[in-house]
Amino acid sequence: MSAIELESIHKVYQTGRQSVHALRGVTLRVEEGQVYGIIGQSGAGKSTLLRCINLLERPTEGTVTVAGKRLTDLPARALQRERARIGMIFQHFHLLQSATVADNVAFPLRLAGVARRQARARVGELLELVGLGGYEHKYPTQLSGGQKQRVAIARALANHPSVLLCDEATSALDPNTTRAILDLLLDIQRRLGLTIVMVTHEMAVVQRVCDRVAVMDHGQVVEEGPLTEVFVSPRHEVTRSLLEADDPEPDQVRPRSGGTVARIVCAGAAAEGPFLKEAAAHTSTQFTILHGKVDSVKDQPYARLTVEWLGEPAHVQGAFQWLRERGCRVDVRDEEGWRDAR
Ligand SMILES: Nc1ncnc2c1ncn2[C@@H]1O[C@H](COP(=O)(O)OP(=O)(O)OP(=O)(O)O)[C@@H](O)[C@H]1O
Repeated sequence: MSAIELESIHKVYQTGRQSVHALRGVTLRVEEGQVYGIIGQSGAGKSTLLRCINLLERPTEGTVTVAGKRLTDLPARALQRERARIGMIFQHFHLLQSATVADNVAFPLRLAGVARRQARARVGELLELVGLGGYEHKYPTQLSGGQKQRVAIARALANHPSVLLCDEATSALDPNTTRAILDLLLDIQRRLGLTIVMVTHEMAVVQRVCDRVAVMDHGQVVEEGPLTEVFVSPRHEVTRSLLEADDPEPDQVRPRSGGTVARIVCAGAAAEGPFLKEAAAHTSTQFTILHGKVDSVKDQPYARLTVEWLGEPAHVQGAFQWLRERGCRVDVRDEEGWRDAR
């Protein structure tokens, strides 16, 4: 049983005489314990899709099943009960400004009818979990953005959800705080066995934490797959441009010695060790790195490098072939842009 199953979801917003077809037949499965990313340009329908998972937005058509329960078929009371098992956090935290940290976290517990003393103990536990032990009596205005999001996370986890939905949860935070919040989410996910679905427009966020990713464009999922696959071999133009935007190539990246400019992308075992050097040594060629980065996708090494490759044309092709056989993607740049060089 998948944690979340969305089947042929359509959403049409009606505003006056105008209608916006925000989702156009989205079918998606998220497995239990996965961190699942939904990415896409602004207006692609990401937030709408996320809000359809807990029926904050009701789909115009299609079915939503969470933890085996078909939410779109449930009557209001039963739906409310199931919704309490789906936590959600937002870009701007949505905390009650006039309530203390403890009261903010206790809010969903009160709604669920949890006794006061039990709620107090649970709030203490949750604040410890998010690293805010001792902050019970502070007010949101006394907290930094990262601390506010920690309070929102504690509140979202209050009723032991099996699913946590994150809507641009780090978009209002600086890069260091973003990393800290993402690490906290990963830690919580591993400890509690949560399923997390996160919407973001930042590739760096997806890259750090997601296992799988769906790319949206104009209300449809245009690409879906394991993170490393999507990062190494993006199939759709939108995915390619999101990756490009995340790591723009400076204009001055030009061949300096008349060689072939190639982009080499790989992840996992293919990205370990001195693989460029080995490719060159095996083919009696040479290379210069013009631009790029070596880091990781989730826990896997990842490299995306623009190089200039030098040598006899047949030998250069041999080097690219050697890299492909190792599992790298190799694109060559000519006047028209990047193309698969095979
Ligand atoms: N409540 C609403 N009423 C009318 N139209 C809406 C509503 N919410 C979203 N839309 C429209 O639906 C489309 C998808 O919006 P959505 O917010 O889901 O996209 P998104 O990918 O999350 O974009 P962003 O990253 O900018 O938030 C857009 O055209 C948007 O204007």
